[in-house]
Amino acid sequence: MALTVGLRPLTRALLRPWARVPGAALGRPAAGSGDGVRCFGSPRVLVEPDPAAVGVAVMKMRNPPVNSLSLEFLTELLISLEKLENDKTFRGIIITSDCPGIFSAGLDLLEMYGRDPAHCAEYWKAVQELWLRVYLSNLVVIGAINGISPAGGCLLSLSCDYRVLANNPKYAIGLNETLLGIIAPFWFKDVLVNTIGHRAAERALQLGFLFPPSDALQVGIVDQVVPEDQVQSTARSVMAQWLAIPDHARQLTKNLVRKPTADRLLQQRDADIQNFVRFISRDSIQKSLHVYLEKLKQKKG
Ligand SMILES: CCC/C=C/C(=O)SCCNC(=O)CCNC(=O)[C@H](O)C(C)(C)COP(=O)([O-])OP(=O)([O-])OC[C@H]1O[C@@H](n2cnc3c(N)ncnc32)[C@H](O)[C@@H]1OP(=O)([O-])[O-]
Repeated sequence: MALTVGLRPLTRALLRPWARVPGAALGRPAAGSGDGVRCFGSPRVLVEPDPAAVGVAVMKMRNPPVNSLSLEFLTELLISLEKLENDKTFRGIIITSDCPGIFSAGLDLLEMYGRDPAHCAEYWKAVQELWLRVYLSNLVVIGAINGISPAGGCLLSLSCDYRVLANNPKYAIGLNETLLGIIAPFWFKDVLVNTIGHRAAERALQLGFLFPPSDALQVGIVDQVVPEDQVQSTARSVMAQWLAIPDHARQLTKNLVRKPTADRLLQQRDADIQNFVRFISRDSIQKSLHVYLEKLKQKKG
């Protein structure tokens, strides 16, 4: 049975594939920034030009307590990314977190638990859109991963061109969906396979590995592990290296490498949404999510 995806007007306008968001073309000078510095404010996404690097924006995620990717947060991220993509003064973005110790806890479980199919469909479309936008961005995207980064947080990291992880034993990164009793969709899996190879991904996905920093570096799920206080400066140095390449050559090459993976989803977005809604609506899956959410609560004591 075909699923009708009912979207709210804002999300509908925003989430048309590659739609341009009306009025989102240019950042305005931040209030009080008399020097004309561009800042794209939104409650959960702070975007400001890197004062030390021309053409580079730093995007800080601040959706406390854990930067879970709720529909509202995804929408704000998408709007900010759209603005940056359209603003020719920017050539690169550093994505990082403003929530201490947490890069992103991944998809917001409350957007998938106890929700009706139309909501789940709208949510999944936004998740797809975020991935496509980051993965295929014309900008250089560097992840400055300053906290734990499971599941959807890992996908966001994997979609960057380069990942710098803080060397803190409390942090870990990976696609841990099986630990929740759910399954990483094929495009999450594809990006992991592309990054760490088939055999390592096969183990990591089935066992729901969350790699601590040294293992993350060894398996290649991140490109560099540095002391926590050097994450931002390292991301900036790496950015300079990437920006030394002419944009057109780098962008076309990125597209060449990434397009086949993105196309697999683009060719079946609606079917993927329907699959997700069918899957997440199953009683057994809702039960697993319930158990996992209870565990998170109990852990808090
Ligand atoms: C098929 C689809 C593919 C799925 C992909 C995914 O990404 S699935 C996602 C896979 N993600 C995971 O498996 C990560 C699950 N999360 C964690 O393991 C831990 O929260 C932590 C290690 C990120 C932070 O530990 P910490 O001790 O610093 O913090 P804390 O644990 O005390 O949490 C604070 C509050 O946030 C809440 N909350 C947390 N996460 C989520 C969430 N994703 N969503 C919603 N809410 C979430 C938590 O319940 C609590 O709420 P309360 O009681 O205040 O109302």
